[in-house]
Amino acid sequence: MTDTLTEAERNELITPLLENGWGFVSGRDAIEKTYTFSNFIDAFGFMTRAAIWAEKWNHHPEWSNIYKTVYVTLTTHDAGGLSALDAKLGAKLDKLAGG
Ligand SMILES: C[C@H](O)[C@H](O)[C@H]1CNC2=NC(N)=NC(=O)C2=N1
Repeated sequence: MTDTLTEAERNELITPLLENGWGFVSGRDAIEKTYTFSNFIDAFGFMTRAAIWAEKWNHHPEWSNIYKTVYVTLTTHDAGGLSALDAKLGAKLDKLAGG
């Protein structure tokens, strides 16, 4: 069973993401970020690369895509909130997006 992050772990693992454009989702223990790319192909290519990592780690984003924009929300459904997997995937998404 995946555990939700402690306060100390949030400071260590989530704060860097908050400093890189992520924000908390109101009413949920989750983080969100909007990525805007040059065009649809770049946006979808990002989603494709991210999907490979999500499947490898068995941890999947809640996301949607409109043209060149990708809206991402991360939370761990099995844990009912933010876990280390969300921090890990969030950092990976930033790297894949060139952030
Ligand atoms: C059985 C369970 O759905 C799987 O272990 C994985 C799939 N991907 C997942 N992704 C996310 N974000 N949270 C989960 O709890 C989760 N569980």
